[in-house]
Amino acid sequence: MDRLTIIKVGGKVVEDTQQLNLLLDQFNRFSGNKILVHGGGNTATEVAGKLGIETELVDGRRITSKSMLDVVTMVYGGLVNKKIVAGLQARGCNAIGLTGADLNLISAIKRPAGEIDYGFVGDVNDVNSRELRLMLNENVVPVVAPLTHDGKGSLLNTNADTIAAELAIELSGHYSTFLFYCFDKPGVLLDPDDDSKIIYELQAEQFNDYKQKGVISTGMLPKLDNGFRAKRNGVKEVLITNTENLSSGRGTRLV
Ligand SMILES: Nc1ncnc2c1ncn2[C@@H]1O[C@H](COP(=O)(O)OP(=O)(O)O)[C@@H](O)[C@H]1O
Ligand SMILES: CC(=O)N[C@@H](CCC(=O)OP(=O)(O)O)C(=O)O
Repeated sequence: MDRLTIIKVGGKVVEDTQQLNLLLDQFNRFSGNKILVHGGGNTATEVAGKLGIETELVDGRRITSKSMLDVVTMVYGGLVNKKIVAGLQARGCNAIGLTGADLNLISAIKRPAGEIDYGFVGDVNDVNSRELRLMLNENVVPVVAPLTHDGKGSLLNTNADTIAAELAIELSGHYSTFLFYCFDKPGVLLDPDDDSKIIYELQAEQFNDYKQKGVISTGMLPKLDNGFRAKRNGVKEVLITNTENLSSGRGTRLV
């Protein structure tokens, strides 16, 4: 099987010009089949704030009202996605920016309101890998925004960590798939305020233990929930790291 590299880059990296340039340089150096999935949560929060729309996150997932859905559509599908595509084109990488609605790439079901009503948040229903494979075969590099659609005309907001895992799981039937979560810290840390305390290998049982103790929290929860699900479902390797260590493979490996 050919190798496929999927890199998910978080909001804090894409919002910092220097970090973004470094990331795009690194990403451009990966040879072979590759896909970039991006977040942009902080920019969405900032833009929403300017429009007087309050942000509420539960375990790293955004409660998405109709007006917040409009904001994330503009920010993720527009500003962030196109900035990345232009940056890759400038490096000679033939990128195409996509949401889940484009080419019916990722359809989702609006999460039913339970204890928490997340609003216009989508749980992935289906990934259309055929179109992705056609693009990869033509050396086109998909850049995927964290937006899905319900097939009835509505976009839905889906966590970018989830999008990356869903693409990786679906494509692992066709490629030997490596999934990298690239964020602002060098890995999963024993103390989120101390970058030297990297957990180099993490097992699912340890994750549950750290979660209960509060060592792992907030935005790290969707990353690890999704990372372990990918690992259980055919993805060859899942690494959590930062831009500086992307090419060296240093960081937290899920085992
Ligand atoms: N044990 C941990 N190790 C590293 N980061 C952690 C940990 N627990 C919580 N975090 C927090 O999770 C954040 C990453 O989540 P998030 O900001 O959603 O990432 P992304 O930029 O990929 O969207 C880190 O910046 C950190 O504040
Ligand atoms: C449902 C949900 O939580 N969606 C995320 C999508 C963006 C994202 O995941 O961005 P980061 O990777 O920068 O956190 C949100 O709106 O924050």
